[in-house]
Amino acid sequence: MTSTHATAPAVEFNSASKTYGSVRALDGLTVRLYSGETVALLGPNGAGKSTTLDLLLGLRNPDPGGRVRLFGTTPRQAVTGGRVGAMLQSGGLMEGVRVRELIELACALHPRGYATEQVLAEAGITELADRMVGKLSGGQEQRVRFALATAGDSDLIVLDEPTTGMDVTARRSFWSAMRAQAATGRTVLFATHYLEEADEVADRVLVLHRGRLLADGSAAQIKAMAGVRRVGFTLEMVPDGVLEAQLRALPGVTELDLAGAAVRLRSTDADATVQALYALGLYPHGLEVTGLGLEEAFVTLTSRAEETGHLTTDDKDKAGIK
Ligand SMILES: Nc1ncnc2c1ncn2[C@@H]1O[C@H](COP(=O)(O)OP(=O)(O)OP(=O)(O)O)[C@@H](O)[C@H]1O
Repeated sequence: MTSTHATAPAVEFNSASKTYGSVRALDGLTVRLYSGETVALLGPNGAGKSTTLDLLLGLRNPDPGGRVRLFGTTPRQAVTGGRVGAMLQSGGLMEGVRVRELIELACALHPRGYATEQVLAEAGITELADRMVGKLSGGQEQRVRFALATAGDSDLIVLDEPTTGMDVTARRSFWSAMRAQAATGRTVLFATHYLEEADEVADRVLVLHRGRLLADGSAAQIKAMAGVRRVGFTLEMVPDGVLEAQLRALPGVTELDLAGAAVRLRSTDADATVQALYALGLYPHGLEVTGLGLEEAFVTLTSRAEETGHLTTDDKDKAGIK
């Protein structure tokens, strides 16, 4: 995906670090994003997501020795040239105006601004156009922020926790508006704590942990990196006494949940677990082996990194990541 692009990457971080006093918020981030990619930025609290976005938008500078470029220029040049639309968590909206007036202003200020009605419609907020900004609910405010980020023909859209405060319906319609933006070939980068959104929407997932890039791949690759599978089955004729200890001792088993004859476990080697089960003369019914969801994979990877300080080559091999 990355080697065939002739033009400058939409986003390029080169050994970018950011230190606040004794806190290293970002630690040598090197990554490139390309046109048309929809990229989710994940990480536990304090991992460096907002710092990454601040550097990307030129709101802060990286420490000496690191570099951030957007479309081959400085972030400031890209932002003032109208190539970037951003929706940040912080910063109040102008309160004493109507939504339409606020969007009109954003369209007028953008070097390649769209028509106000089009922006309202595409962000799905036409019905909010005559409302006072100061009277909007949290979720409605978020949708107005999105409209501001898409007020002009930007090549890169940056969204920090875009769906915080939105209900299920608003989130759904938000992502459908966002997908429409991505379908026009824009690069979309969003930070989120909702992993199911990353799984559904992003074609690339970056996992930050303590300011470092822990994983970079598709959601499927990140799940494979966790290397753990869920195994579920029921047992007939459960022998007395020793069963739980026997199940725990099966190769690969990391967690076990036994409810009567129903067994659920997690294994780092599901094939070996199941074979050993048969070898013990325990015959599973309704056997199901499934991969982890992105959320579980994320928790597994970040806690593993917490324990070891990094991921092993083996983790990356499992996912086919270089
Ligand atoms: N202006 C600042 N001054 C001092 N420390 C800061 C500053 N901004 C961020 N930090 C610290 O840098 C680290 C990374 O913070 P950052 O906000 O980038 O993380 P995050 O991944 O966005 O977290 P969250 O998910 O909680 O929003 C944290 O330890 C944070 O306390």
